[in-house]
Amino acid sequence: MATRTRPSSKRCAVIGGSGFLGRHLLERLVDRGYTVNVFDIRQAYELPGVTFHRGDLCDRQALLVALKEVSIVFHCASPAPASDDRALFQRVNIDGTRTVIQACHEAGVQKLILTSSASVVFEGTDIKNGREDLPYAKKPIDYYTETKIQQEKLVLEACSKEKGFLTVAIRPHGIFGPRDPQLVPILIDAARRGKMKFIIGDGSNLVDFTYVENVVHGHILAAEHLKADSPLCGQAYHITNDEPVRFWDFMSQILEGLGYSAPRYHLPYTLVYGIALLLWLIALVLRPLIRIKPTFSPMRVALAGTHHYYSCARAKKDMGYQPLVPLREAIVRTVESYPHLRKGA
Ligand SMILES: NC(=O)C1=CN([C@@H]2O[C@H](COP(=O)(O)OP(=O)(O)OC[C@H]3O[C@@H](n4cnc5c(N)ncnc54)[C@H](OP(=O)(O)O)[C@@H]3O)[C@@H](O)[C@H]2O)C=CC1
Ligand SMILES: CC(C)=CCC[C@@H](C)[C@H]1CC[C@H]2C3=C(CC[C@]12C)[C@@]1(C)CCC(=O)C[C@@H]1CC3
Repeated sequence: MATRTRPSSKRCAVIGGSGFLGRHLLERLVDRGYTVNVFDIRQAYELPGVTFHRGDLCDRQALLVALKEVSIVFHCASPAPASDDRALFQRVNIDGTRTVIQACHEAGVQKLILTSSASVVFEGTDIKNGREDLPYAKKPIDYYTETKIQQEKLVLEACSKEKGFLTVAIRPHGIFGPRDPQLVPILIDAARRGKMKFIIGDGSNLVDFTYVENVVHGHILAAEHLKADSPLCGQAYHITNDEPVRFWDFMSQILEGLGYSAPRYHLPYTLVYGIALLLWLIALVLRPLIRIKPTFSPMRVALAGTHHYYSCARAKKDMGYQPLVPLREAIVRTVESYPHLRKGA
């Protein structure tokens, strides 16, 4: 077992720090004077003031080295939702999170901030201004969400004022911004393949998209407000841009900003969902022979065709959260950060 040394309150670790959110988070932490250890399965870059530890978060011994003298741990590692690999999600998000909690105890970490997801309450049907007291999804839309639910429960249940180990979960929704490998690249790939001509449903469904810097702000506020006498202990908090937007208007603004046409023709939601379900079943049956990944998974169709936006009232009340970057400005910054995805580039 590692020897416990007194952790410094300005020394933290970011598990998943090579990823999209993790890297933005640690850049902001460094600006704010924190000393940061990164723990990730891959090292994507080098940064002054940051120490990298490469390893799998399921490996407790490797984690213990990165958590030495650390007082705050941000856990924002997960396999990508698109991987759709049940065993991997179970191993990393559930078993791995247990290992993270155990390693935090052994290393004397005082605070654990988990990046959860607002999707833990989403079952593929409308959610309007959802609060944190909505029940967890009984039928989660995919394995990723199923394991994010278990992960959040594990972290919140581990909160113990008696043991001096405090936990909180941040539930962002639809994170976007510079260097995001998912939202804009998936969208532009679909446009380049001529698949962005149609709007699923009547196009009026409202969704939260959250600029990455606002998500980072929510995490840091949570870490700094998490104290034994604060209401944050063992709680989950929605962090969004607090400006629900029509899903298809948001997509159109990104597309047009990068020189592509916005979708114009409407298709009935139930028809597209039915086709997506059929394709998914065919892919499942053929899996032993060939691996097909349809662009239109039932999960993606549900995300594109239903209302799903969440209230941030709890985060505003308990930690004074307000988004720092409004949606319009966030879209401009994001579009400018992808010159290589511009039409004709
Ligand atoms: N992006 C979004 O819209 C949303 C994200 N979230 C949550 O936010 C968090 C961060 O997401 P995001 O930044 O987009 O994801 P990324 O995939 O960009 O970052 C996750 C990082 O964790 C690493 N990782 C994966 N498995 C392990 C492991 N076993 N041990 C150590 N490191 C590992 C990944 O490496 P590799 O790339 O090699 O797998 C990657 O570097 C996740 O928990 C996600 O569930 C919640 C809501 C919305
Ligand atoms: C709000 C939220 C949770 C967003 C998360 C990001 C992704 C799930 C979306 C990013 C690009 C989106 C997209 C589609 C579905 C949802 C995304 C993958 C489509 C596949 C929906 C059907 C289409 O017509 C094409 C879309 C491409 C972009």
